[in-house]
Amino acid sequence: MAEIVISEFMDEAAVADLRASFDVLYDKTLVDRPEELAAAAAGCRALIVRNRTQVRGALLEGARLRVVGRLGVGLDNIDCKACRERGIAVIPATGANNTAVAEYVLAGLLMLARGCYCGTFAVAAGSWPRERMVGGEISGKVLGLVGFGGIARDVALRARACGMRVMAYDPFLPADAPDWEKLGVEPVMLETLLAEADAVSLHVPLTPDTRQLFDAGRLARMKPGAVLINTARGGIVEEAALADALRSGRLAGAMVDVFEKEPLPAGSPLADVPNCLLTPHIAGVTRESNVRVSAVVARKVAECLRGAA
Ligand SMILES: O=C(O)C(=O)COP(=O)(O)O
Repeated sequence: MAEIVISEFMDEAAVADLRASFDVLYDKTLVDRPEELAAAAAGCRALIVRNRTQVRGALLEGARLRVVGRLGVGLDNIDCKACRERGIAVIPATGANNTAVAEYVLAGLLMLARGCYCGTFAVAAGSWPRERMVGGEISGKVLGLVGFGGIARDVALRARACGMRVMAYDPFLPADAPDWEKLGVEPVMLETLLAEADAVSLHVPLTPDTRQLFDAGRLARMKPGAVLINTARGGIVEEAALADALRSGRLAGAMVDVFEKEPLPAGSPLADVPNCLLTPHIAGVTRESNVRVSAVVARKVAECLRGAA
């Protein structure tokens, strides 16, 4: 029986490293077969997952797990309280996908401002819509970051380099913390951010406090013509209200990587909103970040198993 079960995709080199010392079951389709996954997990000592595997309930009951390795940073798919109670360590890949998300957000800011990057079909079809494709610049505009952890700081660095003014709301970070000044970011209340930001990017985990943080009311208090980028978690934004705000033109655009339900169910209100760019929960995953995330989780899970042996 495998000591380590990996239920979603992981960099092959990191899997090979683990195989050199442990009996590993690596099947990236296991996430879609919960009963088989539960059976495999029941006998293993380490489980390695991405965001889709639900580590809770039956999967934890009866398991003799020592450690859950998380190939990412969001922990909303893991019952961390149950893990704590059972003495199971939870190891996220903190910091290892920051660059991937920060570059995605920067691209989103530029694409939403400029629009013309989506002109390929029109131009290939022979039209020449120059006036319609006159967009805006991000230089001189205000970026509002909701949450000011590691990823948001990497976004701020890039946005500042592009000439943006950056403000952030983070109730957990004191206003005299050195990073505000170091990165040239203004600490603000959420209402100030909503009123002043031309672009808002979300960088908070999904918790009971952040669920539906961007509901119809808060979306309505965003600056008219602002854009929203969500690489955090779908449950933070009320999707139907976002679709309404985009259709009415109250918000100028959105780029959404994460959804309340993934994959996007048929009939989602966001499915056919013209000024809304959709991507499949990929902001944090590049070839490079996958290597980093996988290596750090493999190393820490191995250390944990050796320590517990
Ligand atoms: O780091 C995170 O929380 C992410 O959502 C990244 O995606 P992943 O689950 O690692 O494929």
